Amino acid sequence: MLTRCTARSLASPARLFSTSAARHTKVAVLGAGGGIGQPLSLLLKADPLVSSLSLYDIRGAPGVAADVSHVDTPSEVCGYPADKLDNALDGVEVVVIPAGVPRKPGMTRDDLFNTNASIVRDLASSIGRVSPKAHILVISNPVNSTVPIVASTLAKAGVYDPKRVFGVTTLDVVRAARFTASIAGVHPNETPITVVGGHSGATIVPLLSQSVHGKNIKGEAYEKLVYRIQFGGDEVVKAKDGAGSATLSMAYAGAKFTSALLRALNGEKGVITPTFVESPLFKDKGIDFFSSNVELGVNGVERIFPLGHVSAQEEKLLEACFPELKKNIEKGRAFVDNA
Ligand SMILES: NC(=O)C1=CN([C@@H]2O[C@H](COP(=O)(O)OP(=O)(O)OC[C@H]3O[C@@H](n4cnc5c(N)ncnc54)[C@H](O)[C@@H]3O)[C@@H](O)[C@H]2O)C=CC1
Ligand SMILES: O=C([O-])CC(=O)C(=O)O
Repeated sequence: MLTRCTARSLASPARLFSTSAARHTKVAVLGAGGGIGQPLSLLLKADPLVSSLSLYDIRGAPGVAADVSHVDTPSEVCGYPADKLDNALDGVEVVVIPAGVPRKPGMTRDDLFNTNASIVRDLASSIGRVSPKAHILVISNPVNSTVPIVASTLAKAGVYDPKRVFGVTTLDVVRAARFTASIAGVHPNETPITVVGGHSGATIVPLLSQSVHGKNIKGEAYEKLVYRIQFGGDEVVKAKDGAGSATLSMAYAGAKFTSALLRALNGEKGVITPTFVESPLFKDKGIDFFSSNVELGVNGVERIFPLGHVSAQEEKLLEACFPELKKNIEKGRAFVDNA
């Protein structure tokens, strides 16, 4: 069953927003019925740069769409059931993917690979066929592997553009700012922290030495802060006690990154944020994907910034990050390349 909004959702953004000069965008959420997907869809409904929201899930997306569509912002919302993925992807410019299973206590993100790898591969394959120019924002874990899976799947189909595939690591950045601010006793806006590497445990490397407030945190407090940023996800998994992992803070982070990309696609300059992309920074170590500060632009990735000065402690964190990240990336690539 398709909701009645389909025809209107295909109307051009210019027709929907004829009074505004801004370029508005059709965005799809794949996995919209889930713990992240629902609040993320709500937050995207409130984003003024979204003209149309396409909500897809193998379960429950039409209901979520009907609910979210009543929010009094101008964007159109359509919900699509399991057999209508191609319709959901038609004409989309940005696709956000929170589809897949979350962790339970005792699991690592890599333990999700067996289930989520094929989900993400199949979704990427459909995106490559239906909307090959779409920007793809991957939330599904393990991000260190699912992003290479998307890249390899698109490459196989001959439509991969590294400027348009992003792993969403924004929750690490959000946590780092929040935790650092609470120690420093300041507003989180005053403690932006660049978090680099990947998105799991030791591969998450916060560059606290580059932060005005972060650099003053030393000794045991520093060790504890780094650990909390690296393992913040486990804190939530443990507290939810079998009911999943971070959903609300992730929806916030996912909407924050999507909004940054939409602003950049809309021509705003100087939009810079960490994200996990194909990166030249550590290719000499065999690491093809890495999160560092990236300037977003009208074509997606505009410029990848080097790490800048890092402390001796951060050097050590990077040394611990590299082998695990390399393994995760290779596992993702092999899943597609050796199939
Ligand atoms: N990147 C990050 O920082 C974070 C990533 N995550 C990851 O996000 C993913 C989703 O987490 P939750 O929303 O909590 O899980 P959830 O189980 O609540 O929701 C997942 C949704 O995906 C749907 N789904 C499954 N297969 C699908 C397919 N083939 N096509 C479309 N939809 C499909 C399910 O029906 C479900 O509604 C997990 O892999 C989790 O580990 C979670 C938090 C942070
Ligand atoms: O911990 C998890 O499994 C979910 C996640 O990626 C996070 O919260 O950072």
